[in-house]
Formats: sequence, structure tokens, C-alpha cells
Amino acid sequence: MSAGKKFRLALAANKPLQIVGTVNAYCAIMAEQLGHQAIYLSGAGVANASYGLPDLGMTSLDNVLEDIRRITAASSLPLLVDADTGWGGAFNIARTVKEMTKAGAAGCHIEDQVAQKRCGHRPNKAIVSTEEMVDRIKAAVDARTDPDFFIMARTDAFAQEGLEAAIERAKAYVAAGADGIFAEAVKTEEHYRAFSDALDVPILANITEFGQTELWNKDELGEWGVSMVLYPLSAFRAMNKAAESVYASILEQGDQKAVVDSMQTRMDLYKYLGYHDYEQKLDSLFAEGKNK
Ligand SMILES: C[C@](O)(C(=O)O)[C@H](CC(=O)O)C(=O)O
Ligand SMILES: [Mg+2]
Repeated sequence: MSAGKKFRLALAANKPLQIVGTVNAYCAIMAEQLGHQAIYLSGAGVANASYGLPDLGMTSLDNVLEDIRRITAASSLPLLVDADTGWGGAFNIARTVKEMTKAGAAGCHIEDQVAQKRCGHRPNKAIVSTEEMVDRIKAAVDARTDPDFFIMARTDAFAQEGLEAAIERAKAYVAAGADGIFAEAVKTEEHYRAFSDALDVPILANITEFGQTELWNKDELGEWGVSMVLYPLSAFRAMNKAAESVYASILEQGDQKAVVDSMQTRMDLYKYLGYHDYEQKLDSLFAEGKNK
């Protein structure tokens, strides 16, 4: 079954589907074993975690593909990918969709910001015309090699143009073939309901922390018509805070005793990796060798 098909099945089976950000392969393995059904590769996550860069459109398609390959090799969960603005014009966007599909992604979202993009929850974003974004979506849809690869249009228009205009844009993006709408940085029940009432494709709510949106519960979002709830960087933020306190403690205390309780144990680390199965295999191969 293709990754796109898996994503669509998960979407049909969960109202709403929770999609958690996994900045690396190990996070994807944990999310899968804990019972999540869909994962996300954040553009900010690739920029921040893999390259130490801000989320300002400075990473390339190849940078993102590398992380997609690592994650999809380690996890069988469908992976939704942040394609930012698609990395260029129609030909580039077509290549983005084809390459992401080959790398094992289940779908991607492309946004209507200008190439010099910003995080969707920051001020002073600029967006392209509806026509230009419609061309982006058409290019993505036409390039699909797996009919189930999920192409989501993200609109950042709410902050600049307001609710009505953002919904008009979303309608045009759906008419161009978008399978879903990512309503970026909208805030209230009224906003989510307005998107879901106006459109008959699944709507995604980006519940990112320290941004414009409250930390709504999935059940309330579901009641308001939201089909997908995204937690793009939640685990990453927690990992960073934990790492920060470990680095500081080692420096200040001269050892890590004060923070060892906050660490995942060796046993738990190995559990997710199936380490012991590998070790047993190795042991039995050694034993066979000795018996010869
Ligand atoms: C979803 C997002 O595009 C991402 O790259 O993860 C970011 C998340 C964030 O910066 O909190 C965004 O909302 O722009
Ligand atoms: Mg992003």
C-alpha cells in the first residue's frame, strides 16, 4: 500500500487525525510504537534541528528529502511533509512532489507565502496572489505519480487579509485540486467552523505552541469540523528543553547526577530499537561459529 493511501485511510478512521512532528528517525519510531497513526516532518524542524538555521526558507528540497528518507526508512507510518513554498515555479514544484513521493512521503503541504517565507505564526508575512498559488497547486497535482499522495494547500492569508479572504483563497485552491486545507494561524472556534463549513475537503489545525493558536483539544477541534490536528514541534521543543538542562547541569555540577532521572534509560532506548533481537541474533551467530 502506498504511503499516500495509508495517510488517507488514517484520515478516514480518525476524526480528527492527530499528526505529530518527528524531527528524526528515532522520534518516528517512538511515535509509531506509542500508537500514533500519522507523523509530520516540519520545515522548521528540518531547518532548526538538522541544519541549525531559522525557519526562513533557507533549506533546500534536498535537505528535506534527506530527512524524509531517514524517517520513512525507520517507520511505516504515513509521513506528511512541510514543502514550504515548493522551492520555485511549476517545474520545481512538480519535482518536489515527485521526489517526495519517491522518498516515501505520504503527502505534503505547499503554502501561499512568498519565497522569502516566515514561520506562519510570526508577524509581517507576505503572500503571493491567488493566481500564483493556484498555479502552484495545479503544478503539484499534475505531477502526482501516486494518485493517493495527499496535496494540501496551506493558506497564510488570514493574518494579512482576514477570514473571508482566506476562505475565498482556500476555495480557489480546492478548485485547483488541493486535497485538504491547512488554515494557518487562525485562532477561534468561529474561524475553524467557517473554514470547515465553506469547504468540503479536510481542514488541518496547526496547534503549535507559543504561537497564535490556543492549545485546543482534539475533541473540540473535531466538533468544529477540523479533520487533522498538527503538533509540528511539540516533542522537539520538549527535547530541546531537556537537552538544555542536561548540558547546563554537566557544566555546572561536573556530573549528570541531578538530571539522570529526566533521561530515557538505556533499556527504554533499546526497547524502541528492537536492540535485544539484534543482540540475540548476534549471540546465536557467534555460538554457531564456536560450535563449528
Ligand atoms: C508548521 C510549521 O510550518 C513548521 O515548519 O513546522 C511552523 C510551525 C512553527 O513555527 O511553530 C509554522 O506554523 O509556520
Ligand atoms: Mg513550516
